[in-house]
Amino acid sequence: MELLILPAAALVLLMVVLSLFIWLLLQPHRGEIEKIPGTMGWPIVGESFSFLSDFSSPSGIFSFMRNRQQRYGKVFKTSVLGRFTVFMTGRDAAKILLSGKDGMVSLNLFYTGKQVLGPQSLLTTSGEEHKRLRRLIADPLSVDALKKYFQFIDDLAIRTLEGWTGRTVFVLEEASTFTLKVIGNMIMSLEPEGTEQENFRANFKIISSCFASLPFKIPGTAFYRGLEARNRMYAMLDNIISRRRSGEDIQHDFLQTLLRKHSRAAGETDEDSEKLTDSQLKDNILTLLVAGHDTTTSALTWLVKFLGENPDVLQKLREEHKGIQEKRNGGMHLTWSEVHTMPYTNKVISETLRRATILPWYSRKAAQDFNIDGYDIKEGWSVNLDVVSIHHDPKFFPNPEKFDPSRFDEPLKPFSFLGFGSGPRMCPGLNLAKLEICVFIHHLVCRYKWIPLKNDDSVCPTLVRMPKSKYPIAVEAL
Ligand code: HEM
Repeated sequence: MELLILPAAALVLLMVVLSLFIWLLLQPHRGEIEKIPGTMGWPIVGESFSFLSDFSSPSGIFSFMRNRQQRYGKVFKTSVLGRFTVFMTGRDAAKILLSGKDGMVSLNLFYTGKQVLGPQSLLTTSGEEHKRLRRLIADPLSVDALKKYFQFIDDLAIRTLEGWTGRTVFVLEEASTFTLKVIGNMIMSLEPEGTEQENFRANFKIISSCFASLPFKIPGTAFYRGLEARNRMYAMLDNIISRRRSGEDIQHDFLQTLLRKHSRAAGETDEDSEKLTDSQLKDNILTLLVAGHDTTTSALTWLVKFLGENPDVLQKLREEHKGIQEKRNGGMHLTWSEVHTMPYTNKVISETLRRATILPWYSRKAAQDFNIDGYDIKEGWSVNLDVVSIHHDPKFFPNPEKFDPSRFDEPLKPFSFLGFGSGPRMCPGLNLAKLEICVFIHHLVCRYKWIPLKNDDSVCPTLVRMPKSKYPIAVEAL
């Protein structure tokens, strides 16, 4: 999801148009806006420049938030990237925004994201329709249902790592290839190599990088290319779906499960059925790919980085995995039951998600007027939960910059840790993400050692936080 590679002139033009539009839109609420502390920055550009420069610094968006929270408190207004928005932080705000009680908020996606994911995506629907879609995809993503993909993930992790030996690798690139192959196989049994995989990967990359592009549907723009890639991806899915329906190709994957559950009886129409239509199916397959790929890639990369920087944690983690290996009767393959005996690994994953805060804020739109910390928020306003500050609150995480998995020894206070979110929009892919990471880390720490080749803490200016250096390492067998 590249955010910033935008032609400067077009960006300025868009900001002017958006600012005028927002200015007109906000006129009826001038009074309420005035009462929210903070500044709207410069005319047109607002506070975009300091937001963008902080965004790609090592501490990321945290310094932007901390500066303003020190000046204005937990709730403040700003105008960034052509959007008037209210940032808020703290457990109370998290509870209100994430539990979405009484339909108080809905998800706030960029226009381009909405167009690319489609009108039936989990991310573009809300209320009852959103609940229904969640129910329908929950089963195939449950721990039990994931068991059938375990062997593939295990084999792929072993093969990927064997290719690392004696080489310099960019962890981010390798993690990206690994997670895309896993999700492609899980959803539609894509083979990890070959033309179909390559086309899938190429289209996915174009889609994923057009998310925050300018919303111009003109040939040559990133948005236009993204929509074209989406059409190619949907054509590929149509082809697979028709092969499955004709019985020419039967698999045991996510798509097959949904096709079986949602096939229509003769004469049953879309209107009188509770079942998923083909466009709902395709929009949500694309949604899972988009929501699951960059996040898991980033988590795996940060985890390897944090292990490299914290030898004591690496040693303890290695002991857990060597212990599992020793109890096994030979062979390098993990077993399904062993994956559920990794308590320390789970704490390392949680601490990685806390420390890196891969999605730095969760974006919502007020669906009705409400009050938070004494401030009136009006229907239609963009409200963002600053999660980085919640994850770095010294009251709940003393010495917050330290990477310390033992913080998760005891249960935490509700809404103090939000690595996978909370409430009705909580991540439905968390079991898959954890499975991929546990398997990969098992083989990595049992069989390899590595040294980092670059001491660069800067972060990509993308919606999902990733190390800019892609984290190059030199790898050797243990
Ligand atoms: C370590 C990896 C992952 C992290 C850190 C992560 C994190 C999150 C978070 C924080 C949210 C909620 C955002 C909000 O409230 O605004 C979310 C939602 C979501 N995630 Fe994940 N995720 C990960 C992996 C995955 C995977 C593997 C999948 C799919 C297979 C996935 C699919 C989704 C979807 C579809 C949503 C939207 C849910 C909805 O709106 O109802 N995620 N994720």
